[in-house]
Amino acid sequence: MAKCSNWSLLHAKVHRILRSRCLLPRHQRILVAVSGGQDSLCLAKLLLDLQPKWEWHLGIAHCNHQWRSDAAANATYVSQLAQWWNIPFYSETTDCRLHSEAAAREWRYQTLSAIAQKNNYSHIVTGHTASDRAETLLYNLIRGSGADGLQALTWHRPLTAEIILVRPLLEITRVETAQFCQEMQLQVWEDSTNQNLKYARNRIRQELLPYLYQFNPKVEHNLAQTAEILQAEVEYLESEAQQLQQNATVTTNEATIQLNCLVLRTAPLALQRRVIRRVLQQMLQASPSFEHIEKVVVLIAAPNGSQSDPLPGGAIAQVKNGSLWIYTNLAP
Ligand SMILES: Nc1ncnc2c1ncn2[C@@H]1O[C@H](COP(=O)(O)OP(=O)(O)OP(=O)(O)O)[C@@H](O)[C@H]1O
Repeated sequence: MAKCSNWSLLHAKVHRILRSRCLLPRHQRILVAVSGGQDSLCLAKLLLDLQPKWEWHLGIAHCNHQWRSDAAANATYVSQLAQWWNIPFYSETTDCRLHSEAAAREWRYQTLSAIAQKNNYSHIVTGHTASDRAETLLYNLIRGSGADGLQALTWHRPLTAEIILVRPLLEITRVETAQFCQEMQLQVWEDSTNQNLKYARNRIRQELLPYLYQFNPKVEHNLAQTAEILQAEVEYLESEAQQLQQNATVTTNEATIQLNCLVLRTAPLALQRRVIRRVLQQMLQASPSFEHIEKVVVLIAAPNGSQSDPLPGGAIAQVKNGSLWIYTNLAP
């Protein structure tokens, strides 16, 4: 493999990942989301160094959540880096108070998408790492998630019809990004909120993972690998569930669905649950709980005349003439 002489092992590793996974095609316009922390700085510098090989058009975007007293200085620091690297820079500052991490994240992705759309970027990249993946898996496991939540951070997902979010560092750990920034003499902007133990994420990072490390020093790597394995399994199960749903659907409209119980009964429980979850999600326009799904799944094998307790929004599931019917409150 021909490469520039100043490439490190990490450059080679990320180059290999980008190539084997076809994450960021040549000549694309790529917007790098840079907070100023070690992961996104590492990402921006890696892409900058790989840029001559891939001929991308890079831009840097920073979102100012106005959460910390040093937020404006942080934004200025990122803009100076972009200027130093001769890359177009975009930044936005929120004009309303963001009360939670979830609200901040939502605003950030909306803002990044708007910047990308306006400036014709096809891809947005973030510095999520294998360490983030391990933490997200633990966080979702504790909150009570199925395999879908445990796959924790995918390599890519569409943000809009034209813009794809890509996470090229999912096989790189936080230790590696810190080491890289040090080697490249990149000054990292420390986020003081990362130390605040009132956030569950920070406690997982600073207390739970170091504790688990005593059981297995490879815990972070193993959890990230589990997420990777689950990702492929979830993809497979979802495509099977989609097929089963199609085969089982007799009639459907926005208020009612009729599913053939005989067809559903031939499928394994894992697929029955997925089909019912998909149907309830579509009909109720909300995520059904495990209990709601189970209430409907038991009806697949139940005799004619059986009926569920009311589901969210007053919806009802019922068995009639060998079919499972689900009615929303829109049904006549
Ligand atoms: N203020 C910001 N401006 C631009 N990009 C940001 C900002 N904050 C985070 N990012 C991007 O998001 C990545 C992940 O950051 P962080 O782990 O803090 O976010 P998060 O809230 O956990 O996000 P997610 O829910 O998407 O995992 C960073 O590596 C960076 O690419």
